[in-house]
Amino acid sequence: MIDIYEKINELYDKRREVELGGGDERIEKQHEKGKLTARERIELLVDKGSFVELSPFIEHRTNDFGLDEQKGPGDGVVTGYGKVNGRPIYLFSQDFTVFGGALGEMHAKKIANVMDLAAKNGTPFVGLNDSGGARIQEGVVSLDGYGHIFYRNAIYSGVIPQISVIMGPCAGGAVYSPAITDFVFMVEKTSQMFITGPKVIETVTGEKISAEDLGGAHVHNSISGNAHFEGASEQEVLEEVRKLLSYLPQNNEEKAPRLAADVENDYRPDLTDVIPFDAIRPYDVRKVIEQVADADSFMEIQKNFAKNIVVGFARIKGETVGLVCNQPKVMAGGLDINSSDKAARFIRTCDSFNIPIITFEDVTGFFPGVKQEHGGIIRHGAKILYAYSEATVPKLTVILRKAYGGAYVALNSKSIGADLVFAWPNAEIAVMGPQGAANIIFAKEIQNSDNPELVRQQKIEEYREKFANPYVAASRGMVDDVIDPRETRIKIIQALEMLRNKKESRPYKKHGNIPL
Ligand SMILES: CCC(=O)SCCNC(=O)CCNC(=O)[C@H](O)C(C)(C)COP(=O)(O)OP(=O)(O)OC[C@H]1O[C@@H](n2cnc3c(N)ncnc32)[C@H](O)[C@@H]1OP(=O)(O)O
Repeated sequence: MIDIYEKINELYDKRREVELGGGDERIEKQHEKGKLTARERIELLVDKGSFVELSPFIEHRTNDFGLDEQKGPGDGVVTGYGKVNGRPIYLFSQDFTVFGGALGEMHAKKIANVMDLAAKNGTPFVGLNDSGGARIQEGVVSLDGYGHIFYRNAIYSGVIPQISVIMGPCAGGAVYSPAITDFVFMVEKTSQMFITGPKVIETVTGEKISAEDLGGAHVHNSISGNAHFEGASEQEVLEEVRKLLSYLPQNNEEKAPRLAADVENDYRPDLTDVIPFDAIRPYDVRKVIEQVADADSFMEIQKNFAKNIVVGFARIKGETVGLVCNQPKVMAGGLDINSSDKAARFIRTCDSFNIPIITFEDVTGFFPGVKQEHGGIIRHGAKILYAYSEATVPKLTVILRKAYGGAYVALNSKSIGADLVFAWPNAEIAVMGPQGAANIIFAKEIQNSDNPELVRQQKIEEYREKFANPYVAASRGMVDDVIDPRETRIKIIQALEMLRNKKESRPYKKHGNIPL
């Protein structure tokens, strides 16, 4: 007679079969490529023993092109929930050993289901992507499946943090899900993203390129800006995902977790040595961040893309903050198309998830040039203005040195909603640098003088005296205080505390229309 124990044994047999995915041979092939399996990745991502699988017995229901004779355990994707640093997340992990992780109708349904659960429970969502794209045998239903995922990526954007990890191929329309998510991680040498692969490109345009050179981790982290992080191994990348989650709240109605505040002295005497007094000499703004943020707390985002601006999360007295900083060591810290996009996107990410934004400003202006103008710097630069203006989280600016022209306005000036603006005593806040200004407004005087060079220098000094300091702006309330650089961390800690319960609302609208 059949009893319950027999049924339980049958259940475990079935589970084992599902857990084997595409079988030992394909698992070996996956390992040979330097890739882990879907389940090995989950083990690395979540806290030990916390993963709970959902819908393991789902199978496809397609009979075309021989699929009726092929089983696909779990339909090529493992879904469920687990914990990271003790906090819940929902996830999917595509199983390349089953139909190359290709996405069919039921595969998509599993992913959409965990996305809905993540949104309903106000919980971050992480997708581990390793897939040949739309399952070719299933035709349009697989395309429809992508649509259901993209739709959820879009409507849950700004509600729960969404993270994509690319751990293998990600081709065709499939790339649009990661593109909508908040953060994209890639693994060097084993992950690629592209709309059309090398073969199609060669056929259509005649260009020859390898998959890695077309859409590898390095390309998307340094050239296209489609990815935010890259790592040398899957282990390293998944550890970084865990770290990133520690800076984020679970959803848009919560604040990020606060770590215990340290008791260190917040006075920073070394800050006077970090920035050259000579306004045209470069320096690395990360050195300012090192001094102001809690020790080793800075997690830079898009480190290798648009290096003229540095953005990332850090902690100040244990509180997560978003940092937006000009980088004078690259392009003199000027803003161009890519840095505008990078900054605006990050500002909106912080605002979505209640993370205060701190801006360290040392900017010569928007970058001049035909390429920039024709590339749409007006539209792209406007994104920064728009993003700061719409953000309602606490917003602080520290003017470290130069703040010129439109870039001064755009980088969280008081006029576009900064809660507090501090300036160091060496700050120069002006329409443009003294050289440029003197050459324009005193052009005739310089030209007509007996010693044009001497007069030019005198006029430059005159302009510098009058406007290239923080006190004119401070006298009109555009700068709240001129501060001792060594007290920068103290001033920021006090400001964050003062703004902790900040509430700001905006006029009702369906949504804004940010220039894209
Ligand atoms: C939303 C619109 C879209 O997604 S359009 C994009 C459609 N997809 C593509 O054009 C990619 C097709 N696949 C490939 O080019 C290669 O399989 C890639 C992904 C580069 C991986 O190559 P490689 O590592 O050598 O593996 P492989 O070719 O041996 O594939 C492993 C098994 O997976 C299968 N597979 C792969 N892709 C699909 C797919 N899209 N639909 C159905 N099955 C797919 C392969 O047939 C192969 O199966 P098997 O192990 O031989 O049984």
